[in-house]
Amino acid sequence: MRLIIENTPQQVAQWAANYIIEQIRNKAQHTSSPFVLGLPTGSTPLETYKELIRRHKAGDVSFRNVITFNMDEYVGLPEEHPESYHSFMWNNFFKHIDILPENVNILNGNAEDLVKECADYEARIVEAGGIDLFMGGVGEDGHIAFNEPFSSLNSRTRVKTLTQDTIQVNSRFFGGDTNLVPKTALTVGVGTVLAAKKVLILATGPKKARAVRHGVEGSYNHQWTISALQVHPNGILICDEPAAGELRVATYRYFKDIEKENLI
Ligand SMILES: N[C@@H]1[C@@H](O)[C@H](O)[C@@H](COP(=O)(O)O)O[C@@H]1O
Repeated sequence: MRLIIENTPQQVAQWAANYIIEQIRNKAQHTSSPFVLGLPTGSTPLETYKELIRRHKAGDVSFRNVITFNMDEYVGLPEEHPESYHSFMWNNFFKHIDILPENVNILNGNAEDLVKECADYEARIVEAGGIDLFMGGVGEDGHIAFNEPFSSLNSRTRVKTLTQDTIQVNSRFFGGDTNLVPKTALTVGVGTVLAAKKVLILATGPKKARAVRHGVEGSYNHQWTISALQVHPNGILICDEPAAGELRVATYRYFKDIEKENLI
């Protein structure tokens, strides 16, 4: 695993946006097949989306040949609800870039048959040629997508019951009222994320320090699903200084040193 430690969330966003743009460009040099990009919601990736929008407007990147798959969506929240992940993605990213609407894939948390919706989503990923790069965030309890603690590290897209901790943390988007937060979600599995050719997880702020510590120094363990990144051949965790704050000094120095020359 690579661990990149930047000073600020803005630098994390710049690095992540650069990396994504490089990956899109590299693939375009070799093939006309679309680039398949996995995407998260949450406050952490917002800066990266802003940076990608800025770079798109500056003419540095086009998303016309990009297919996206989002990580997750609440069950039962209308798509047009301001806190649905559909709304989040369109408001914060898609409507500002040149992506084709038919190339956007987001799980339908209102599907009549949720099990079928999840199976179809996995099939659509395969049909698209697999995910080239999955970007993700991490929850305070170490979850990636909505793979709560003790999710199978081989899990695939499915319905997941949210933990009380996650409901509490996410209630900030629902006026602080935990009763308004959906209790279940559809989410890609840990196995779905690991099946991507490359994985990039972003973590910023002191509240993520424990998850980063477990992800980097802890054992490969279903309690901290972020630790699954350890077995991915192309896994990158990028964080800011506060999120690196619980790492051992030796670990911190090791990654700072080894990444010194690595610009991308
Ligand atoms: N399902 C999402 C995750 O994909 C996200 O990584 C996490 C952290 O969000 P934030 O970046 O707002 O801390 O929140 C939610 O639980």
